Amino acid sequence: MASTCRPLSPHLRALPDNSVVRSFLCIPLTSRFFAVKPAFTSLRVNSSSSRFRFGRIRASMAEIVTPKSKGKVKLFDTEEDLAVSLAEYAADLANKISKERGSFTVVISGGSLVKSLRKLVEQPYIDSVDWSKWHVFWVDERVVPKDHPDSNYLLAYNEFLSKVPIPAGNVYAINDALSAEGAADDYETCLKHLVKTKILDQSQSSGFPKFDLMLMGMGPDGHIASLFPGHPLVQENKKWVASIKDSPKPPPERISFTLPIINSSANIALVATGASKATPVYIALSDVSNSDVLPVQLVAPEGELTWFLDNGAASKL
Ligand SMILES: O=C(O)[C@H](O)[C@@H](O)[C@H](O)[C@H](O)COP(=O)(O)O
Repeated sequence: MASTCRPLSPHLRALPDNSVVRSFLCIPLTSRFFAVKPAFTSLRVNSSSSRFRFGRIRASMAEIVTPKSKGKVKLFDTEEDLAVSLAEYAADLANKISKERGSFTVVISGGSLVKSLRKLVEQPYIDSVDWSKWHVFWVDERVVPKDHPDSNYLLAYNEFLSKVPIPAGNVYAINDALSAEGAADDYETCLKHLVKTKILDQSQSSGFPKFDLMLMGMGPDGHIASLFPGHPLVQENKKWVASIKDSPKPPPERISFTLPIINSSANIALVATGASKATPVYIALSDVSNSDVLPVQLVAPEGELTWFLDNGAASKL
C-alpha cells in the first residue's frame, strides 16, 4: 500500500445513556469586554440562547463578531458549556456537509481539545450524526507508537473514536513504524490519494487540501498544531505535512500540518480553555502589535474561523 495513514484497530461502540443537559449560565458583560470593544466591529449576545432573569442577562453563550480576519468568538462561562456548544457546532456542520458531499473530513489536534469533544459521543449526537461519513485526521501527531501515552491517536481513541461508529478505514493515523520525515511524507502521500479520489476537497485558490473542519487547540505560548513561535516550520509553504525533531513541547519528534494547509480549511474551530491561554487569546484577538507574531495569529482560513473560549481563556479580553 503506497500510503500508510492506515485503518486502525476496530472501534468499540459504547453508548453512554446520559443525555446532554444544557445549562444557562450568566455571562457578565462587564467592562473587560467593552474595554476591548474598539477592536471588534460589534458585540452581541446570541439572542436564541439568552435568558433574562432577576434583571441580569443569563446566557449560555456570548458572541463577539470581529473583523473577518479574526473570526467569530464564542464565549462561555464554563468549559462544560463550551463542550456542549462545540458538539452542536461540529454535529451541525458534519450533518450539513455529509449531505452535500457524501463525506465529512475533520481534523483534530491533541491536548485538551480532545476532552472538550466529549459531548459529541453523547445523545443526541451519538444517534443523530451519520458517523459513516466521517473521515478523521490529525493536525499534528507525536512520532511515538500508537499505544504510547504521548500518542495523539491514543488520546483520541480513548476519549472519542472508541465511542462512535466511525469506520476504522476512515481514521487516518500516522505510520508509527517510520521516522518523523518518513511519517510526514507518508501522511502527505495519503492526503494526495484522498484528494485524487475526491474524499478530500481541494482549494481552488491554494491547491492545498481543503478540510471541512479543523478542531484545534492552542498552547499557552500561542502555538497551533506543532507550529511553535519562532520555529522555521511556521514559514513552510510548500509541504502539506512536515516533520519537526526539536519541538519545545515534548515529545520532540512530531509531524504537523503546515500553515497553508491549515489556512485552506473550510472551517476552523480554535478552542482555548483556562487562564494559561489568556495571553495568546488576547494577543490574537486584540489589536496589540507584537514584533514576534505568534503562530495562532497566522490562522486565517479561506472559510470560517470560530473561537470557542471559556472564562479563563477570555479573562484578558
Ligand atoms: O500534540 C500536541 O501537542 C497538540 O496537538 C497541540 O498542538 C495542542 O493542541 C496544543 O499544544 C494545546 O494543547 P493543550 O490544549 O493541552 O494546552
